[in-house]
Amino acid sequence: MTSYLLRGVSLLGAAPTDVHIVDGRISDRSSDPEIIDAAGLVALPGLVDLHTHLREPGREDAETVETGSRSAALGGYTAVFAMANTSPVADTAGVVEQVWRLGREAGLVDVQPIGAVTVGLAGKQLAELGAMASSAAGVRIFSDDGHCVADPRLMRRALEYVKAFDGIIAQHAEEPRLTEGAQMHEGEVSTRLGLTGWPAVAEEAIIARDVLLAEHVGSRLHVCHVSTAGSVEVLRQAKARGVRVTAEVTPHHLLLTDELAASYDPVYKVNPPLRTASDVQALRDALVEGVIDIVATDHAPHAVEDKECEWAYARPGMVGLETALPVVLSVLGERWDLIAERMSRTPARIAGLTGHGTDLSVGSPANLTLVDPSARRVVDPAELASRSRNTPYAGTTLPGRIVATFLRGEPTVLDGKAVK
Ligand SMILES: NC(=O)N[C@@H](CC(=O)O)C(=O)O
Ligand SMILES: [Zn+2]
Ligand SMILES: [Zn+2]
Repeated sequence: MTSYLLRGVSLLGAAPTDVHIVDGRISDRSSDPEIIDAAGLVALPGLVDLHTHLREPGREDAETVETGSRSAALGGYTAVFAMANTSPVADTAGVVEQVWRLGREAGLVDVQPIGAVTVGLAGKQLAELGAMASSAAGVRIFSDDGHCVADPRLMRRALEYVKAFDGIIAQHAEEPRLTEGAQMHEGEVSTRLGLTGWPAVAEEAIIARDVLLAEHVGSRLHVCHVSTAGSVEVLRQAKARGVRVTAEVTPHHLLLTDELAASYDPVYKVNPPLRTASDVQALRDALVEGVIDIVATDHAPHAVEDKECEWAYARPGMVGLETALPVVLSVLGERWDLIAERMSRTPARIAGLTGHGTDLSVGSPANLTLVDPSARRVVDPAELASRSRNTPYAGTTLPGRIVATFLRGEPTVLDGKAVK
């Protein structure tokens, strides 16, 4: 294995120092290393994404495990959790092992499959959670993301089932009866545009129900893509009572608002929908405070024909892996320790993922990323490594450039380019 010397790197914004990487770990010395000029660069622990859609198997035209892994590495990630809404659905040991193996073969980030809660995401019958947990993929997080586990009895049983192995149910909180036909956030803008609304209460009602179920069962709940100020209040109260609940917010819900729907450009169509400016402010405050634990991308690549069509027919979702850190930097500023906490350490801890989200101290696994905070870049969809182009930031200038990423001491990105 090649050794590396990161010369003049700043660990989480601290004074410049030299960091050595030897045999996959951070070291205080090395012999004959490859020297990387890291002056002006900030080192963060490799980012961990608890919510990624990789689309393989089934929609390899939109993304594959390999292209999604490359996109992740370029975004500074060293581990991603792949959602189960593939085709076939990741609801058996066979499918989660396939995704896990494809991730290993790509070798760009650690790909950890999330298992479906219900067979075929149909919300009728529990999937083989135990078989997925004991498979080679070692699944600990289960989610029907894309769909809500709406049946409270099934949700309760799922929470009970995963408690045995300290698993987590990650809920896509959307009361389906309240969002029938919904196209965007229900509010002033939807009224003006004449589009059917997705009311905030459809999310908040499910979160309120699920924190009560998790409390009753004593089990772990994770709330996907929290998008409203009301959801933050429900979470705040549940956490104050000691409920074992964690929550994520996406970069786009931290930056964008429902006003963008006025363009009728489906690139802004996403679930849950973009909300109002006051929701955005509440989400930012909750993230700083810790009521929302982490940032997760909900990277949702879609083929051109599923996005470049009429708003009503477009699939919801945005790509996000390559812009997540720049967006968070623009929202939080250079609060490196907070960024490391919300994008690396806490997601790794929630998932029980060892070797990621660790301190950048001697002896730690060399999973890290180097960022140039002074760079500003205009997002060009054509330059994305993702197979899909549905970024809402085309033409937007964002701060920060991911210069290098290391996975267990081997570079996956150097000079801002993927190494394979
Ligand atoms: N976020 C989205 O709008 N879409 C996701 C599903 C989801 O995260 O709910 C997708 O799979 O495309
Ligand atoms: Zn979802
Ligand atoms: Zn999702």
